[in-house]
Amino acid sequence: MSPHTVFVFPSTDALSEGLNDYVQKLSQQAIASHGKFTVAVSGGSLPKLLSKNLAGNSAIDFSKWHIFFADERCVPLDHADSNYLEVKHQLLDKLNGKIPDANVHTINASVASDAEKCARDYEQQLKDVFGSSATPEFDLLLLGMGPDGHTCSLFPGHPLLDENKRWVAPIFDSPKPPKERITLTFPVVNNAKEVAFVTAGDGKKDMVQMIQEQPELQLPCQRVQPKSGKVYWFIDEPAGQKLSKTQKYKL
Ligand SMILES: O=C1O[C@H](COP(=O)(O)O)[C@@H](O)[C@H](O)[C@H]1O
Repeated sequence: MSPHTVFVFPSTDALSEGLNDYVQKLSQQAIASHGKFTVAVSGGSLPKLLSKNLAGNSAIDFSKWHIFFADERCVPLDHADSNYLEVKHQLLDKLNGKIPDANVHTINASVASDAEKCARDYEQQLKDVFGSSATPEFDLLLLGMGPDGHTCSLFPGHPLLDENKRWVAPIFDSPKPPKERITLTFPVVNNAKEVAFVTAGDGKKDMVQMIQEQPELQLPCQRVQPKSGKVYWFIDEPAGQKLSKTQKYKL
């Protein structure tokens, strides 16, 4: 039914372990093939689930990582709403500088209050790492799923779902606060080599079921369809409890 592969774990601890193994494998493959690992991460609940095992993983060469943000709120980097701040607390601080500061691609704090300038600046940061001629091809996107089916800051019914030129776009009317944000757009999302959604808990069960079993809804998460076809869901049993027609895999 869904083109996405769904891994269901008995607990969030098991999910974090499975996710760690998956990220380790992709990171090693990318570094062996092109000398770096490019990854964009969401905010929300994802950083904590990601960092549990990853932060202590000595098999990964984090010095070769380039970490971007799949979306960011237009606030200062030390603001409680900043996705960067959450990733810093959950992961970067625990890695003790293993990812060089220059490879942590935050929004430019000097334009954080202006979503349009912030999006343009962030697109330039993508160009600096990936080049400007072709759409960036991330090795991995680690994405969250909001209870309304949004991912990145791409919300159901929003005109930004149809953005097909910009790589990074501003949003001024996010239905979830804060209103002003920037987000990767579908041209970039769907050009990634692999995408992993990470979501957990009873509060996500209805949306997980809708996304996997009602493709006609065309919710933002359902529109994540990279050319590679590699989209994986890492969920726990509470989030997957309403799935009835979906093949559930174990890792
Ligand atoms: O606002 C946002 O929400 C989504 C989902 O967050 P979650 O806490 O429900 O997992 C997140 O993926 C996105 O990065 C963030 O800006």
